[in-house]
Amino acid sequence: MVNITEKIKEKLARLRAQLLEPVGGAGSGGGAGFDVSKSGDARVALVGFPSVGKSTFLSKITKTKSEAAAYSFTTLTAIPGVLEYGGAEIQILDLPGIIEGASEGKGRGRQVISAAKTSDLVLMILDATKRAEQRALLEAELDAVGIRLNKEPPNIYLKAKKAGGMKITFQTPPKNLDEKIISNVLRDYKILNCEVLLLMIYVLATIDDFIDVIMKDHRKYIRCLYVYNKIDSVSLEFLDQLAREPYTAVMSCELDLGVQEVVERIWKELRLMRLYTKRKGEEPDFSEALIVRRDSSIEDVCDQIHRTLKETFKYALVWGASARHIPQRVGLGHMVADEDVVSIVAK
Ligand SMILES: Nc1nc2c(ncn2[C@@H]2O[C@H](COP(=O)(O)OP(=O)(O)OP(=O)(O)O)[C@@H](O)[C@H]2O)c(=O)[nH]1
Ligand SMILES: [K+]
Ligand SMILES: [Mg+2]
Repeated sequence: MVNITEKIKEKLARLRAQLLEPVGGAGSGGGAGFDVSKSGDARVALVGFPSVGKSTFLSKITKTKSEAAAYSFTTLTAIPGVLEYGGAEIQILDLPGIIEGASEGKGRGRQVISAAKTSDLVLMILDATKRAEQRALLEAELDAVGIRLNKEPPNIYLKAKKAGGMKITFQTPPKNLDEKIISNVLRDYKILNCEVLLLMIYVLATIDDFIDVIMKDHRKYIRCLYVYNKIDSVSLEFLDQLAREPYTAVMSCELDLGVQEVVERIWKELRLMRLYTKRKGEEPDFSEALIVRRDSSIEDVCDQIHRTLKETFKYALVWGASARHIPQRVGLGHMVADEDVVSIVAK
C-alpha cells in the first residue's frame, strides 16, 4: 500500500530537485568550493554552525593556526592543515561556519558545502551546549545538495535504453513504492525507455532512494563523524547520552578532553591502511608507510607505488594479517590488510 504521505513526498522531491539542480548558464556558478588543492592521503572537512570550535580544533591537531574567537564567522575562508597519523598525512579543512539556508546560497554556505562534497570524511562539529536540532538542520543542508551521510548508494538497478518503454521488475513488492509512482518519477526525469530492477532485499526503498539512483551523478556518499565539542559545559548525564549516539564522539578542546580519541576515530572512519614495503634480502622499511584505501588489492598497491609497476609484476610476498602462511606468495588480486608487509617481485 502506498499512502498519502508518500505521494506528497514524491511531489516535494520533484519540486526540490527542480530547485536544486544547477540550471547552468552565466551567473549560476554556485558549485565551486574554495581554492585549496587536495593534498596528502585523504581530506577531512570541518563543517558546523559558527563558533562551535572548528578552528580551535584545527589548531589543536595540526601545526596550522586558524584564528579562533567568541564571535560568529571568525573564519571566512578554507584553512587547510595537515594531521600526521601513523605515517599518513591527512588534510583537515577548517571552513567558515554555515547557517540554515546555506544550501540555497546564504552566506558562504554553498561554497562551504561544495568543499565538504570534495572530502573523504565530514567531521560535523556540534556545540554540546546548543539545542539538539542543530544536527538535523546541518544534515538537511548537506542533503539538499546531494550529500548522503553514512549511507550506501541504493541498491536499485536502473538502465536507460534507446527504445522499448519501461520495464519495471520487483523481486518482492516494495512497501513504499509501486509501479505507478516509479513510472511517474521516470517520466518527470524524461526517462521513457529503461529497465528497473528492485531486489528482494530492498523492500524498504523509498521514492527518495529511487530519485538518488536517477540522479546518481549528482549524489555523493560520504562518511560522517558527529563531534560534540564544549563538553566541559554540560552535565555528565547529558554527556553520556550524547556519547551513545551512533557515529558520534565527544570532546572539549578547551580542557583537552577526548581530542586524541577524535583523531583516532578520524583515522578509523577514513578506512585507510598502512602497508610497509620490503626489498629482497633487506629488512622491511617501517620508517615510511604506504597508505592505501581499505579493500585494496596488490594491484592497487602497485598502482600506488608506480604507474607502470603492474606491467613488470611477477608475484608479491606478503607478511601479516592477510597472509595465510608467512610469507604468502600472491598475485595481483590478493586483498591486503592493515600493517601488512609487502614485497613486490618484478619479472
Ligand atoms: N567552553 C568551551 N569553549 C570552547 C571550546 N572550544 C572552543 N571554544 C570557544 O568557542 C569559541 C569559538 O571557537 P572557534 O574555534 O572560533 O569556533 P569556529 O567554529 O571556528 O567559529 P567560526 O569560524 O566563527 O565559524 C571561542 O571563544 C573558543 O575559545 C571548548 O571545548 N569549550
Ligand atoms: K568563532
Ligand atoms: Mg573558525
